[in-house]
Amino acid sequence: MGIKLGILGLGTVGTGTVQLLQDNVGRHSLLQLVEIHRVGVKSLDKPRDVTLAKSVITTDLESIVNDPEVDIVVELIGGLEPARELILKAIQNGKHVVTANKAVISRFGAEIFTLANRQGVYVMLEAAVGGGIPVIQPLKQSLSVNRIHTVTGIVNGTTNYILTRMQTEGSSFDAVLADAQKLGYAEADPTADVDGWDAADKISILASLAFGGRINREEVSCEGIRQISKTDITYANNLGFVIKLLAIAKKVSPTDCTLSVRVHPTLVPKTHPLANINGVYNAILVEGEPLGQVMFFGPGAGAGATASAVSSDILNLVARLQTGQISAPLDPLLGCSHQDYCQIAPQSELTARFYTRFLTLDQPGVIGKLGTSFGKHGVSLESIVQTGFQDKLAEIVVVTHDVKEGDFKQALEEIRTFEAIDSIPSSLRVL
Ligand SMILES: NC(=O)C1=CN([C@@H]2O[C@H](COP(=O)(O)OP(=O)(O)OC[C@H]3O[C@@H](n4cnc5c(N)ncnc54)[C@H](OP(=O)(O)O)[C@@H]3O)[C@@H](O)[C@H]2O)C=CC1
Ligand SMILES: N[C@@H](CC=O)C(=O)O
Ligand code: NA
Repeated sequence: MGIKLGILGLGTVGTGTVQLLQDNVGRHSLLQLVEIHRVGVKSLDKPRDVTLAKSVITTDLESIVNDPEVDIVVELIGGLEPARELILKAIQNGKHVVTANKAVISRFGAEIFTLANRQGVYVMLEAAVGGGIPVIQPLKQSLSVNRIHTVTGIVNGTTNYILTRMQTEGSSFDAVLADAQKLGYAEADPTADVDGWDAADKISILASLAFGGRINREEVSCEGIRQISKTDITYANNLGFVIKLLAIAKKVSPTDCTLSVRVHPTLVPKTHPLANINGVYNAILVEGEPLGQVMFFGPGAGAGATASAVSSDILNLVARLQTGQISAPLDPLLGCSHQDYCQIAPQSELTARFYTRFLTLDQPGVIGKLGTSFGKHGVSLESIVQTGFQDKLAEIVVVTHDVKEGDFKQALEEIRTFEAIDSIPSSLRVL
């Protein structure tokens, strides 16, 4: 029995997936059952890196999700609409879905999985987080016997590639972003990468699986890497850190199920396991009881790596379809059946260490004033040093101990009003 796929999208990931499925020798033998029945694209005239019969390709994506012959719809067009609507129609029509679309799943997961559970179909999403790294299935299965307390990840390949090259080659942000786009790592609109939204989508999905509840994507706080300058990378390096865009989901306290879920550039100690994850590589560090720490590492974006994850989901479904193991109720280790929302703590209540760089007039007493203001707001400092001059302005770098974010922000607001303060070019958290 052949299993018929309707693939929506033939861009970076769609092309990689078709290539993998067409070149199936030496891979799992069940892949030989897969038939690429229909492929949906936007433009029929675009040159393609794969050969498919003309009759297979169409611009009518609705006809694919409505095609009674299609068993599995593989959504690889990205974006919110029409991806959401097509996924819902496919489910409504009783088709299983494989998607790489973290933007849709993190925002519309409740709607999608509620319908999928009602229709008795699976929605698989291994490619949506960490590209080729198997992390969704391990969280659903092997790790789910643990009480997880923290998930910390480098989950965006584009920004890790940019930060790595800025760090190692001193390259400019714009030039490296253009390279990441050429390599097929970046989203169609790279703002989603650079401003941290893509990482926020991914940590919402990981948090939901790790902590067993739905996550309201709107409550995930998110800062991107636009403000990161070569100056900060150099100072961080001198202080023993590298700068990484981290996505973090953690229990606020061991006794409370409230979570902190956020994305921000972070100074990571060079000795930390995540400090050496470079280029397009991603890593996800999961900490729980009784397991301790486990880290998943691998290529986080790109055609081949992501196709591997997409095809592993297809394989999982093919195995079940072929052995007749798909019928309601769904296997709880393969489906998603969370009902309740996790409580997310407000950012101001959380504690963190901060690195902050000030440009000030070169006057006596400035460091004293900064120290007094921080002290007044209960912000304890680990170090405060004048590091040099930029033009005629003195540059002062402060590193705090763990402080309440709200208190730290209030201190910064006060300091900003001081006459001697020219600007605060950067303020970053320290892991
Ligand atoms: N690139 C990567 O490394 C990774 C991407 N992902 C996710 O995979 C998904 C696909 O990404 P990627 O392959 O990079 O995207 P691309 O932009 O390279 O490809 C998108 C494909 O979808 C088609 N398409 C888009 N909109 C429509 C529409 N409205 N109607 C018909 N066809 C449409 C395009 O058609 P046409 O070719 O005719 O323009 C194109 O073939 C996204 O959700 C992304 O977040 C996940 C992990 C890694
Ligand atoms: N744009 C994303 C692609 C994979 O999800 C990234 O850079 O990580
Ligand atoms: Na993955």
